[in-house]
Amino acid sequence: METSSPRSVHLGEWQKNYFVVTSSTCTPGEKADAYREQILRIQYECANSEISQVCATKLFKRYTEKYSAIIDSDNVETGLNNYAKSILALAGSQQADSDKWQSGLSINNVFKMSKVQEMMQAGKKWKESLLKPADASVVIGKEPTVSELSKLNACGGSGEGDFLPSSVHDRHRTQAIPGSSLGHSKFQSALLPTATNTTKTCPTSSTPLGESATATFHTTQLFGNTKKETHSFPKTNTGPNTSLSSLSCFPSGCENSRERKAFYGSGTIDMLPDPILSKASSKTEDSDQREDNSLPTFKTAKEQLWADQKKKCHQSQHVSKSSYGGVKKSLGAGKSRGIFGKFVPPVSKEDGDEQNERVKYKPTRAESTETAHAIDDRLKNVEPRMIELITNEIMDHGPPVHWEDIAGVEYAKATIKEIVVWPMMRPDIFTGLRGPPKGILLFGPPGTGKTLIGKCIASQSGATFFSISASSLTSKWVGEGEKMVRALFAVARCQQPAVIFIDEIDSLLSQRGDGEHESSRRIKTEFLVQLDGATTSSEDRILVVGATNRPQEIDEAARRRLVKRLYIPLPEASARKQIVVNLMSKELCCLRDEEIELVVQQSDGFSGADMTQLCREASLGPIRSLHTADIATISPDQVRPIAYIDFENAFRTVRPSVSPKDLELYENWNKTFGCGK
Ligand SMILES: Nc1ncnc2c1ncn2[C@@H]1O[C@H](COP(=O)(O)OP(=O)(O)OP(=O)(O)O)[C@@H](O)[C@H]1O
Ligand SMILES: [Mg+2]
Repeated sequence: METSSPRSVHLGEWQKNYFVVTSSTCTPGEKADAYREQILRIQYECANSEISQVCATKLFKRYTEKYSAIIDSDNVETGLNNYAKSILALAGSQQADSDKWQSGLSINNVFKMSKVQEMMQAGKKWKESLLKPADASVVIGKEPTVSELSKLNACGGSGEGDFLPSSVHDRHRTQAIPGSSLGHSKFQSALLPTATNTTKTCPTSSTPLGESATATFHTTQLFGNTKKETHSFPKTNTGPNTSLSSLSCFPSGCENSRERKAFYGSGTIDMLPDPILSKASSKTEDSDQREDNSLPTFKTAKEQLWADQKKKCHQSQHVSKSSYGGVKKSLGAGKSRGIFGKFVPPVSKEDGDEQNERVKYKPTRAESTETAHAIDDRLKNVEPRMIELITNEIMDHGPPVHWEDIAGVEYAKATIKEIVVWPMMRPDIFTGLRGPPKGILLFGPPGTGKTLIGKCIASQSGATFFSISASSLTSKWVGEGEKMVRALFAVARCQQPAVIFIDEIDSLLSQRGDGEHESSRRIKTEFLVQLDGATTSSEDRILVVGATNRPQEIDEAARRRLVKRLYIPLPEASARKQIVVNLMSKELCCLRDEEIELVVQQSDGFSGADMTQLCREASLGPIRSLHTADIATISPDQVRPIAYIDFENAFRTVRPSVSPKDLELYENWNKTFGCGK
């Protein structure tokens, strides 16, 4: 018996597909199927590292264009009209479709559509409680096949309101037909069984008026009682465009080729449906048994891969919501890019008010394309896993911080604005000698706002922001820290302008000693090499910002590269006052001005963090003054305001965390190496 390696099987499939797409006897539908298969295969092979990312990107682009050309063509001979016809034939003959069509239109091959995703979510939720129908083509809670979607879309798409009588329209809505504008929850509620037999009429498109065809959908009640619904859809000639939009694999709104290409390029395509689910849904014909989902199901490697990828996509989407300013700056233009998404310069987003508020440098279109091509090369030696790690764990997350949130440190703030913000805004002015320094060191006692400044740079600079704690490089990715450093700089280079913020940089760049561990020595060396590259290259717009409260431990080679060393001292009286006023303005407080002054005087030597702790402690005063029994019943507005007495009490427990001796060390180091006035 002949056996073949997986690679030769793939090759065979490529060849077969190539024959299909070049053959003159193939229908456009078959060609489109073949292109789509190729696209999926590219994605799969790249995910399996069988082909390089560069190669995958090229192939992907090529096949996407070819696929789009078929979808877009108005020509009956070469365009998608055949698709429409076949879909209608499908609708007419229910299950009498060809094998080709079934494979081409299986949910496996659907690119991400929001409605499909919604259906899948709903399907997932209900899957476990479903009975498999004997001869159902659409099962409640089961994921519909694409042919079903298309049928349904054809009658329930964006144009449904145009030709449905309102009663039918409403009833139709309650069936949560995909493609309608219903949300997920509505869909779910529609899944609840009813005892009625309804016959629904819905127009299909691209057929002459007056003709009618009937598409039958059988639905199954959740707990055993089978319900059968027949939807009879009178056809309406809505023209080829309608059919295209309703039948295409793209989200509504992506009607033209440019939008479709943008859709592909956006990385949305990476979020393919789960073949495991689609497999489950394809089994519906032969069993009446309830699926026992409590048993572990066998998954092939491919299925597992899809499942993992899908999970990751969801995770990164979730992360994006919490990123600074509500904008996720990821490797792929603000959304989970996946391995196929194009790289997009970090500040090129065109919309979003919040984003517009941020100072940003917008590369030209030519620059973008240039970057996209250059990126592939620069990342070709970087493991995709590392890129993903960097995207998920190192890129910025967290609420936005504004300059006003940082009390005091006016000199440091002004310098940072000059070094970071303006050059990002006007790279054309900050050239030559005016070119910004590429390395900054923020040093000072603990709790003075160094990390806060880093977060502020993240949200205000408009650059792609990578934030990493040096200790995580040495401990979290044991043995991989060195690779991680290299990958971090490579990704940053692709995402220029970029800021790499390294908190606790002393633990990464401490002076080399005899007892030093080999791996941390290698990380440090790699970091210095990368830092050197980033700081000496005039083209790279990467700024490295390090923060430390132990500046004296930093290796002199690293110190030299971090040219702008800014002292972040303990807050002065005015800054301490600002912190108290800021924090108290958010609480119910009855401090008079002179009392605030007293608090400020008494807190001499406190760091910003100490001040915050003092305010926290004081804010608990009103609660502590309550009787224990009252705490369970008292309403929030009955709690008295924070008063000066609470601060007096707080001073008894909160003490300055920085000793005068330590302070002297910082002052001395600042005098020797600092760049402040
Ligand atoms: N200048 C400041 N203005 C307002 N709040 C401050 C300031 N400095 C510190 N804080 C408060 O103290 C908290 C801790 O500050 P941050 O983590 O930035 O200190 P740090 O300098 O990075 O300390 P470490 O050296 O220990 O890492 C902040 O979250 C903030 O609440
Ligand atoms: Mg810190």
